[in-house]
Amino acid sequence: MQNLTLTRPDDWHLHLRDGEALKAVLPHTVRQFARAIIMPNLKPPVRSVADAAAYRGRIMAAIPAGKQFEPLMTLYLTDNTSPEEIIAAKASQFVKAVKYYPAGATTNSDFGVTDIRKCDRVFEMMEQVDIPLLLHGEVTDRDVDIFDREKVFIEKHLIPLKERFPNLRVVLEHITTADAVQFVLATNNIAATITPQHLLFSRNVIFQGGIRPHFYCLPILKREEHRLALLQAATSGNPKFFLGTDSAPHPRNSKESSCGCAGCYSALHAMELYAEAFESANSLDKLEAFASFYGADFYQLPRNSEQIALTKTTWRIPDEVPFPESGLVPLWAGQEIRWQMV
Ligand SMILES: NC(=O)N[C@@H](CC(=O)O)C(=O)O
Ligand SMILES: [Zn+2]
Ligand SMILES: [Zn+2]
Repeated sequence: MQNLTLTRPDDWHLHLRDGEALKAVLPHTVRQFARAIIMPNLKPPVRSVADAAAYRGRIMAAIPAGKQFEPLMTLYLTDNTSPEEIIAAKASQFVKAVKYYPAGATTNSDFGVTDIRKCDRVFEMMEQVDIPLLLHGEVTDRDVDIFDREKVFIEKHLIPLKERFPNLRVVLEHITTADAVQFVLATNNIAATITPQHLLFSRNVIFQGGIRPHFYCLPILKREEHRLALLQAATSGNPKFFLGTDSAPHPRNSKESSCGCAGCYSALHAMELYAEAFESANSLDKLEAFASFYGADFYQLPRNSEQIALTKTTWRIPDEVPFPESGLVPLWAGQEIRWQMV
């Protein structure tokens, strides 16, 4: 196969940041995707419908002239989010989901929830008005091994949450383990996003010949057996698994540091990376539904009607793209890959 034509995809998990950073990265997403679920972990986070409206306005203003893109906004859940804010979110039309970060789990999560049960009144309202809950599904206990934090989150928090709110629609974001795949398959009203890095790499890549901070993201890459389980899930044609890049730009100097930030930048070449992963599993025929159908169906939005095309041409991922402070290193910088956006 030399050419691949797909319905224009959407990115169901994306960090755009703000200000000059937003202006630097948004064109990369817009080139490929029609819509994206925009993560609310700004400093300070997007906590109210008013915050989301203002942030949405800044994103719209940064869309390159003549291009179409729809940012789908989310609210950042805190210990103080009120059920009334959920009603307002549903009524807004542009807020599509609410995002849960355990306090301290990841980049800009200091405002996150300290105990998930504190939010039960909010979850009850979310279940009632039917607005999805998006989870950064990791525990933050320092005594839990970093490679087990997703599995322990599922056992300790997610299973009880689904028992309390069986009709709450949940997306377990950026899943990284066979345990998460199993749980999603076995449970009603839950779906999962999968990133390109978790389909392409196991944790070995972080330590190949030295420490490689541009492969460090959260949840951290896992063993090869987990990567294979994710690749199997993504290419299975099951609508519970869909595309979410978790593209998370950080300037080079805050990644290449004695305490480097978590996050991989994939918005530059997301579809090309996913094509590489799907081709490795002989499943390019499954890419369109994963990238363009199942997420829209889960969010109860129409599928896109335009198309994009990829062509089989080897090209080299650039070492860096422009970004405020110190440039931005894309995921797998310097590597040759086989598919290119037309
Ligand atoms: N994935 C990451 O490693 N980082 C994300 C936060 C997140 O999605 O957890 C970021 O905002 O930088
Ligand atoms: Zn996360
Ligand atoms: Zn993320």
